[in-house]
Amino acid sequence: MFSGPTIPTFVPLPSIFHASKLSSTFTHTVSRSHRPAHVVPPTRTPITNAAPADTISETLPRTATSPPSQSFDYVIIGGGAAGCVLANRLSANGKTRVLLLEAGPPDDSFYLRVPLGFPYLLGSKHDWAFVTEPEPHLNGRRLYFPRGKVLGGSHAISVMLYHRGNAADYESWPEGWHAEDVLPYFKRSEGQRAALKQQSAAHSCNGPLAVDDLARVNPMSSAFVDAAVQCGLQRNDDFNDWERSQDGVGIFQVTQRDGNRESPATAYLNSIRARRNLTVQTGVTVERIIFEQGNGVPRASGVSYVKADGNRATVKAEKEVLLSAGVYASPQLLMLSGVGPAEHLEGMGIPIVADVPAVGQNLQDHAAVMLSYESQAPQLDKRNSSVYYTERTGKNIGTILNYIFRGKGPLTSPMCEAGGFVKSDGSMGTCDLQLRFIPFVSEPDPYHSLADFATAGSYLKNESNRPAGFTLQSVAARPRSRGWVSLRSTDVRDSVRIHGNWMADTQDLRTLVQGLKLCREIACQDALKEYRGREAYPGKEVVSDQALEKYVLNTCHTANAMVGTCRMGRGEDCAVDSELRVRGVEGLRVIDSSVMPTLPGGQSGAPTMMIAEKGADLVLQAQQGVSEAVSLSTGTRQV
Ligand SMILES: Cc1cc2nc3c(=O)[nH]c(=O)nc-3n(C[C@H](O)[C@H](O)[C@H](O)COP(=O)(O)OP(=O)(O)OC[C@H]3O[C@@H](n4cnc5c(N)ncnc54)[C@H](O)[C@@H]3O)c2cc1C
Repeated sequence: MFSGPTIPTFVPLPSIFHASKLSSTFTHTVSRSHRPAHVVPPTRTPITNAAPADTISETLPRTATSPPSQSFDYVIIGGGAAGCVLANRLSANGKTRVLLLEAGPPDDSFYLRVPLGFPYLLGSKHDWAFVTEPEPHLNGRRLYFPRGKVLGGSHAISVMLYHRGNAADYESWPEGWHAEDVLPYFKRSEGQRAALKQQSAAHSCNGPLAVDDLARVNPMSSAFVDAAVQCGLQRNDDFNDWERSQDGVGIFQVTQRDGNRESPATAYLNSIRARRNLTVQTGVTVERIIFEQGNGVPRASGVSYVKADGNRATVKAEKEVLLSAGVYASPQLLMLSGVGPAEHLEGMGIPIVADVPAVGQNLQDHAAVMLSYESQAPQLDKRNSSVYYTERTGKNIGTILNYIFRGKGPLTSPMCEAGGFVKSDGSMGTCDLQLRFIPFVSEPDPYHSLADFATAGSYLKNESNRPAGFTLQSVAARPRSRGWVSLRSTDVRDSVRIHGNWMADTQDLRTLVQGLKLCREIACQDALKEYRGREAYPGKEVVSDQALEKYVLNTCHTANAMVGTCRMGRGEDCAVDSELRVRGVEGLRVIDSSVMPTLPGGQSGAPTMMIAEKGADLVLQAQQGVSEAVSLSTGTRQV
């Protein structure tokens, strides 16, 4: 982070796409396995970038925690999608003292900028690389769940698709979070750069988050859209306009600025480096929220964290602690601090601060499954494959210069460029299926192979074996299965136990089977004929519902939209109220993707930033009066 220009630093050509740049392992523990050498960028007062958490010693000394050396008005835990938004909005008056604590390093890697660098981030030092417990409905498979460990969070390693879901998604959310309430916050965040969409009332060009059309569309992605239309689906050129149906297929918009990845850190932090009242500290792992006994109700008064040298420190929050550590670490930190299901905490020997049974429950994610075709001349015909550009043209000087100086060309591709939303059954009210088109042949479970790639360097690097072709991915866009997380130990470095519980609701399985059938129909249309050879996965012999179900259970993987583990709303099944305040305590809110009661149909990054935009207003309104809230229409502070 704070590495300066948006255009990435030039990297010696041969090393740009070299898999050996990755760290060597993929593990479910927090920091023990990633210990890359890390360069701490120059700092500017008052922003301090400590050495990375990755360097926390394996034998972390259990030093006594010193009394709080510093105090701030707000302490934000986690510099991800939500944390970056909060840091910006809460420090906007130049006076309120805000501290942002992030476990990962600054976002200064080239791979974080170049969109086609995405696969190189998986399994790298920027990925927590979580693994689930054996999944009971998936033949005991353990799934790999990537999550960002870097300033900008998971969105800094994302596929960059810009989705809001549709208006109906928010009707089941609590009062104050319905479509008409949240749309202004989506727009406050959005800096729309595509001329046509700038003219639409659904969009705004004033927000910090750059959203744009793709700088280049792969001809195969366009052919997919044509094929889907030939199959009877309608064309949709704006999935985020709630005045229209979400149904249909088209080219996705992305969070990019001039062909570079736009992350929450580049969008919300780069422009406010000069603010002296904001301190951003990377490489520090928060391990506890500290509570004081207030008027009979425990009050969050600060946090304890582990520094790179293994020593602990505490910091005081005069007004509130804001927990934005994401879908796994937010419930983990609540539980480690004594807020969670009493029985579970007692079992772990953790003193109970508040019995909140909902903490860790309600985990949701987009399950996905692949249908792949090799091209007719698999080894020769690599004209349009992303793999081709990554393997060959990605090392080509012309392509690299085109990207660096013009923000154009294949290196700007997020890999998944086109797709759509479909009802797998006409009787459904909203689309249960998201389609995605990927211009190369993917393995059935790419996340399994990407993890292999991270450890063995065997994926995109392997140019001789990977044939050209294309893949259609079906995603359960509004999944019904619910999982949960629980503590593995009382050490923050041990990730939570993740029970995805995928396919617990058989409707999700039906959706994905229908998705495979529809994808096959689309793939067989004339528009894709030029590119279509043999069906590589699941294979043309896999036809019956039973065989397709088996394929889904054996190969489904994440589409990276985990949410819900600190559900907001009323009642026992919610961890925070509709103002995002944690039940049973004071001075503590959760503001991130974990508060979503249900997963909007589409990716979860933009909804998370919307939540943080609104969350910032809730914080300011509660503590400083409405006049301090940021104007919805302009994004500027009213005084
Ligand atoms: C591979 C991948 C692809 C994705 N693709 C898309 C996409 O195309 N479009 C889209 O909209 N969304 C996408 N997403 C999802 C999106 O990025 C997330 O929904 C969003 O980032 C969630 O925001 P968050 O603030 O809740 O958590 P995060 O962004 O994950 O941020 C949490 C932060 O907290 C830090 N942290 C954790 N524990 C601690 C601790 N103890 N102390 C200090 N800091 C801590 C983490 O390092 C992290 O930086 C993708 C995600 C992934 C992983």
